[in-house]
Amino acid sequence: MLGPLLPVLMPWLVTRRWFTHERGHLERLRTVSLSVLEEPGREAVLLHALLDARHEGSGTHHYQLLVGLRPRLPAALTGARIGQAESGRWAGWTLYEGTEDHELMERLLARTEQGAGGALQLSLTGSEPLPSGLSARALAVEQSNSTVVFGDRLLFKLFRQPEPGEHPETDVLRGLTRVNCDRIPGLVGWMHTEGTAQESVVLGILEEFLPARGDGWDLAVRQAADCVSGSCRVVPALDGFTGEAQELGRAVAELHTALGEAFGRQELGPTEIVGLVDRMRLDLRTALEQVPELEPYGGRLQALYEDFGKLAVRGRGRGLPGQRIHGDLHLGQVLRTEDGWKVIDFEGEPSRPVAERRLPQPVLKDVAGMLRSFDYAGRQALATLAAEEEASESERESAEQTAARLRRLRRAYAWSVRNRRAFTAGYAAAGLVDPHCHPVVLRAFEAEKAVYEAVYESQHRPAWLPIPLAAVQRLVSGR
Ligand SMILES: Nc1ncnc2c1ncn2[C@@H]1O[C@H](COP(=O)(O)OP(=O)(O)O)[C@@H](O)[C@H]1O
Ligand SMILES: O=P(O)(O)O[C@H]1O[C@H](CO)[C@@H](O[C@H]2O[C@H](CO)[C@@H](O)[C@H](O)[C@H]2O)[C@H](O)[C@H]1O
Repeated sequence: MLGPLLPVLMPWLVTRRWFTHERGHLERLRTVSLSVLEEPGREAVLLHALLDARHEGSGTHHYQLLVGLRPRLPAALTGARIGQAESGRWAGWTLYEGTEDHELMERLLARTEQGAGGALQLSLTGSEPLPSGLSARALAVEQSNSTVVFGDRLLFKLFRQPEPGEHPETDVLRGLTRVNCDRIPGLVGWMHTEGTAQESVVLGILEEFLPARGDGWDLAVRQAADCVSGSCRVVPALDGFTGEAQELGRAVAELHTALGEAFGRQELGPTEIVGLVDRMRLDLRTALEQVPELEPYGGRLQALYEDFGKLAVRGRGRGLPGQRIHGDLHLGQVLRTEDGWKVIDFEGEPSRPVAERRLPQPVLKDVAGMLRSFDYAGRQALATLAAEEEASESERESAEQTAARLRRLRRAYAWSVRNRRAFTAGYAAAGLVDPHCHPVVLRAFEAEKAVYEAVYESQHRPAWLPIPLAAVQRLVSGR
């Protein structure tokens, strides 16, 4: 049934943010499963599809699609258009991104809750029914998955590259709920295919929607921009965001304590440490092939990783503690609510195999992720201001303009440094590890994250590539 639609879906799929680009081009799409949700008397049809995408000469990826079909597309859905079916049962109908259609999403939630979703099932954590009559809206944010909010009460996140077996995010949220961690949204349920826990595929999670002042990224960039464009020559030691950054450090430390309680802690022995360093080296090798701009730093990056490995193996008597961590922590993964900072998105690094994401790791990996994010926020603030300036300035920069530009550069750097320090201090005050005491470990993980970011930016936002590259340069030169 999906066959005639695949040629329409293929060119659209490769332009999705959540599509993984391989070296070989996308050769073939294969339907793994298809569910059709339609209702008598209603024109719109929802197709749920699991597809295998085969790339010429390299890997296969699994994708989940929610495709809407209508004979005529209403104006409100024009932006969601995928294309027109040429043949088959829906010849002449328009295909579009199904998560954008509130009617279809409301229908999906209601049908699966009633057990009428066919192969699509919804398991709820509690015994209470879901609140009824909630209207759906898709979240228009750049992300690895797709999110639909129901009445500002519930949030449904659809995993775009689902795999069979328990999903790391349901697993983590359940564990954290068990130990009463209040730094996370409550897990309400999860949508999955039929079969045992090992066979079935978790398609998405339903969680509590957290009303927030904003996410850490937006708040930090806004505040950094205010600070960078401010008129003061000396940046005050305590200002706008540092209090928030310190609180954030505390929140992440509490999260780590709860993760340790829920999933246990263990000392990483030489075998695990060697395994960790080998993975870092392997990723670096792949990154060097994908991002030629990293090439001049390859040897020195490897040396940073090896320094960490040697130190960790030597110091095993004192122990390198490992535990379940967040795995992809950055300012966009934290929300500032009335009850303080909450942490979201426990999927781990989506590009890693699920089994690897479950391995115990040093908590400093998460700390390094957040430190990188403060660097990003300072630079993004600078870029925003520079773009505004460029739009209003003449071609040649005057001496005064040069001085102003350098002043902004210094301020942006100072903003990042101050907030990195505040975050680390907050973490040290509430955590089991004081990051100040582990500079070699922290530097290696920051470098690893910056390499990951360089690959990410080169694939998704090439204009941002200078941010991680500058960090790599700074880290390898010991600054
Ligand atoms: N529980 C929640 N409450 C409110 N907003 C949320 C919640 N979870 C996620 N969000 C919003 O959705 C966005 C994407 O969520 P996230 O889990 O990071 O998705 P992805 O895995 O695709 O990166 C976040 O940046 C945040 O703005
Ligand atoms: O989609 P995810 O949230 O799972 O994470 C991916 O995308 C992030 C960007 O949206 C990317 O984060 C990088 O950019 C952020 C600013 O946009 C910055 O705060 C982070 O520090 C930086 O790593 C993340 O790496 C990627 O996995």
